[in-house]
Amino acid sequence: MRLLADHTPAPGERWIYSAGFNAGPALADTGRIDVELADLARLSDAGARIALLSHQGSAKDGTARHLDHLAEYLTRRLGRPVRYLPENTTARARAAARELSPGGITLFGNTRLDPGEERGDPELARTLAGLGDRVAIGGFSKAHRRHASNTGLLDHLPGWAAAGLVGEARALDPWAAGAGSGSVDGPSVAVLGGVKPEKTLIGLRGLTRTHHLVIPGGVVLNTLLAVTGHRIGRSELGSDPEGCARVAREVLARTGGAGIHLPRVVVAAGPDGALRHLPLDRGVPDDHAIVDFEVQPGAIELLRRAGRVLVAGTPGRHAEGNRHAAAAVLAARAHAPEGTLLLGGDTVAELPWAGPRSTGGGSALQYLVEGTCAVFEALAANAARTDPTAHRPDPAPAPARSRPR
Ligand SMILES: Nc1ncnc2c1ncn2[C@@H]1O[C@H](COP(=O)(O)OP(=O)(O)O)[C@@H](O)[C@H]1O
Ligand SMILES: O=C(OP(=O)(O)O)[C@H](O)COP(=O)(O)O
Repeated sequence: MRLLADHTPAPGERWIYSAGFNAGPALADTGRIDVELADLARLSDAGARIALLSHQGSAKDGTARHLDHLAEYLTRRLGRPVRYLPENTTARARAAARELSPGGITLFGNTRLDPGEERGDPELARTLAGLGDRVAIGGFSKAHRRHASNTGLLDHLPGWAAAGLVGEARALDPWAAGAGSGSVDGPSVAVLGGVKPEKTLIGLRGLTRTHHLVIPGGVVLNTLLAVTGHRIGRSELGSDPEGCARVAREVLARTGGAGIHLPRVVVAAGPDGALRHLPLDRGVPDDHAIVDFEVQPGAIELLRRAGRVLVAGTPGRHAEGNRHAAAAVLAARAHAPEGTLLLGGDTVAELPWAGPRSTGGGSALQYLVEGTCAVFEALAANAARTDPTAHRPDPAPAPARSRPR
């Protein structure tokens, strides 16, 4: 694939920059934004004109919001104005992209306000492509998605991999199964949690093959308990309960449950929010939901001895104060922060951890398990198919140089 780092931008080039600023409105963790700043500054310094596109939230559950607060943050960090135009498919949006001044950056409307984004709608991709002549693909957190604003744009424009995208993948390489295993002592453990189906569909399926122990939490745990006949009350099963249950059954049939931690005691919240520590074998009452669990002493011991630990998804509803499992895992790793990698937006934002982290949750799991993601395949195909010299920039002078702060 073509790397943006190898490209010398010319003044006037019209870029679409596809980013993954999917961070909560409070910007509790800005890693997904900060990783794109150097490329944005480099393009802008060279006099390129940048139509910045990002996703946030989802049209499926109504969590997609406008991104004005991101424009403010980008303006501050880049030390130059970043305007927000809350649309991206209109004639006005295309005119605004055409009228960008050299070095100018406009953040266009959240791509996830349009349900076509997550469907990978080719018509939406074609319309978005009208915002520029070339596309820089950042946004590692959506690298596993075939959405209009990443792989979709690569169907229409010559594409380059942004440094953030490449850097995130390279940082994961040493964590892939078997990579550098000679230099890592001790067993490997993966903690899977959160709510997204990828934790089960990719994480549970893949990491039970490569890790000595998998500690399921969140929806992964609830699904495993449901398919093994435990009463789980109103526990969360996520957006793909059938798909996750099928994979959980497959994994249990293959492993017989060996190498998978099941707690003896779960923490369940009742209808009034009151928490109860319940022995698993007694089952969770119908009006309760599992929000956390107690990690078994044997697993704590393995975590202490492990050479590498992945944490993908919070094991419990951490933001609401359910921190037993997470606190036990992090305490067992306090002596080895460099051997403990946190993956994913909420995980990185919510867990108090200063060690290595990836901006990708599902994408990082896919990259670790399968060695690639949809955008890398699409970028490689795009490089083989498109001729970037066919797109001639409008001549325009370069602006004064400045650096990201
Ligand atoms: N048992 C549980 N029931 C419901 N939600 C949970 C449970 N455990 C964790 N969660 C929630 O999962 C969210 C993170 O899920 P996810 O998006 O999959 O993680 P990430 O963004 O790190 O990839 C957290 O905000 C947490 O509150
Ligand atoms: O937050 C994200 O991923 P993550 O929850 O797997 O860390 C990405 O922005 C991808 O979002 P999506 O899982 O709604 O496609």
